[in-house]
Amino acid sequence: AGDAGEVAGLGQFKERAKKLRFGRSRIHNWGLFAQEPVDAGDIVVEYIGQLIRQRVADQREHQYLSSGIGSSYLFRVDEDTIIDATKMGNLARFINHSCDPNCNAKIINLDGQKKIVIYAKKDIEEGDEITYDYKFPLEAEKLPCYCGSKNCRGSLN
Ligand SMILES: Nc1ncnc2c1ncn2[C@@H]1O[C@H](CN(CC[C@H](N)C(=O)O)CC2CN(Cc3cccs3)C2)[C@@H](O)[C@H]1O
Repeated sequence: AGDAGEVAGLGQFKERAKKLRFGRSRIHNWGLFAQEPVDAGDIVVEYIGQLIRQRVADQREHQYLSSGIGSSYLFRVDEDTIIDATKMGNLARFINHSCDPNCNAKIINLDGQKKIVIYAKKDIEEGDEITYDYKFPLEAEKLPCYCGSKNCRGSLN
């Protein structure tokens, strides 16, 4: 049923990805940290996972929620395409949200394949936590945001 989403981004950006490590985050649980400085505009990492359709994502989100995994390894690419990093992903799935992020997530189209690449929007120092704005759709049920930024919006959604 088209469930075997082909893996998005066979990491051809791997050689350009920066040295990263995951560790305890001041924002939430685990986070991703720069192990070397990153210049503004550089690619930090590609968000790798399975490319799936909305219908499959809905089924999986239901499964993950009922098995307590939580559904936020799902990353929306466009109105009908989601990247699911739950079963097959890379360190990018540990990136936390910030209302004053040092990166942004860009959806690029590489020979017909949609990919999500996390770029540095400002110079990043070694040891900084990598963050981007999740841009979650606004919902009634709010998820509190612990990014700690001066301009924190207070919630993720
Ligand atoms: N600024 C923020 N404020 C508050 N909460 C945040 C923020 N920014 C990320 N969040 C949480 O992080 C999830 C996004 N996660 C990023 C990595 C996460 N820190 C981790 O350790 O796994 C991935 C999802 C998959 N889930 C598995 C879980 C592990 C432990 C509890 S649930 C977490 C999000 O859905 C949120 O729940």
